[in-house]
Amino acid sequence: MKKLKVIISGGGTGGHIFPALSIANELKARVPGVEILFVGALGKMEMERVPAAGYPIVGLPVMGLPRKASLKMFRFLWMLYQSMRKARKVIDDFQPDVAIGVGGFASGPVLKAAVRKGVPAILQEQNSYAGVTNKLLSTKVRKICVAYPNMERYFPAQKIVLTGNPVRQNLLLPVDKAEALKEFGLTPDKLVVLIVGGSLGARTLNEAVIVNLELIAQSGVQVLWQTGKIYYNEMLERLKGIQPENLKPVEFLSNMDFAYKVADLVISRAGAGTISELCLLGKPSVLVPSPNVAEDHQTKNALALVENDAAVLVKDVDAKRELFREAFELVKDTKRLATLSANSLKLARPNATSDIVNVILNELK
Ligand SMILES: CC(=O)N[C@H]1[C@@H](OP(=O)(O)OP(=O)(O)OC[C@H]2O[C@@H](n3ccc(=O)[nH]c3=O)[C@H](O)[C@@H]2O)O[C@H](CO)[C@@H](O)[C@@H]1O
Repeated sequence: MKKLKVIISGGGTGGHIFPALSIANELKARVPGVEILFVGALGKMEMERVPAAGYPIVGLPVMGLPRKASLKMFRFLWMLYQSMRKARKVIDDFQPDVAIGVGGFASGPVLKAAVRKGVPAILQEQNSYAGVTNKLLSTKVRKICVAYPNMERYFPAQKIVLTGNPVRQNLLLPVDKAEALKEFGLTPDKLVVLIVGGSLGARTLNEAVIVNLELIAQSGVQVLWQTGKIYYNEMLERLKGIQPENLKPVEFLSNMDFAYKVADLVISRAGAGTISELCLLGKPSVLVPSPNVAEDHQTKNALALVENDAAVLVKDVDAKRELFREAFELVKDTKRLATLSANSLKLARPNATSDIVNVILNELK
């Protein structure tokens, strides 16, 4: 029998890469011998993370659309032309049976090339809003798997399937809490607040930590703080000589299952992937949506929880002043934590990955 060949394209941040890997793993588990090729953007996070997860990846030379008209526009158009050519070559050489776009730089050229060759294409949109590339592609693809209702605002209604976002399967495996606490140098006798600024770290959350060191030191709570790779050294520098003992900075959490396990409360940006994880695990959270994303979509992501009493929202502008006061009060209120946890579990879509793979396989029948 002919082997199934699948191209998965996109990336840029963890928010696109991790769902892509979940889809790949589920396909591998369900379709013996499936051949999966990733296509990402050269220099972006996927070029490391995808091979580390055991899949081959081809990189396209792409850059984001410049926000203002400038000379950068010529460079952008040239790169786009180059990546369109390379995408067409990848499709010709690999001959996929289906192409899946998960959003991010490489998705556009690859899905466009696939559709031109008559390859069925499917999109997975993680957010409650659709970016330009996905809107343009939506008329050409067969199906669009989404995680939020009302996406007819952006996509043809008959193509939309509400599946939820794929979440890495390993997050659901049992974790030994004592081992996890030890891993981060935390003790079992104190509550833990976890701070995550999305896959890249968040400047606002980091600044909020720095201006609240005294409050943190006096809180009686342990704080596990993901700074993000690019901010890590700067943060260590600023902590020199004044780092409270109960504050544990880390660059990146490669074991989120451990981090979620130890956390009594999570302070986080409101990226779609993180939100899906918080719901799946029923983790109470204080969300600080990033104001630097298109159409303020993180606020919309966060409101999906807040409106169901499943999380608390603190605005980016208020973070330095309010975030830790609010979080330390909340983490000690076990009744409120239980309510937030129960309500977030109700919003989880634990079958998202297998539902998406069903959509993919159905298109091949
Ligand atoms: C600034 C920006 O453009 N953010 C977007 C990006 O977010 P971003 O890439 O931050 O993505 P998400 O919040 O969706 O997902 C982050 C993922 O990284 C993992 N993680 C995070 C930190 C860490 O130390 N270790 C780790 O493994 C989380 O568990 C999660 O699986 O894509 C999301 C999904 O399209 C969007 O909703 C966000 O608005």
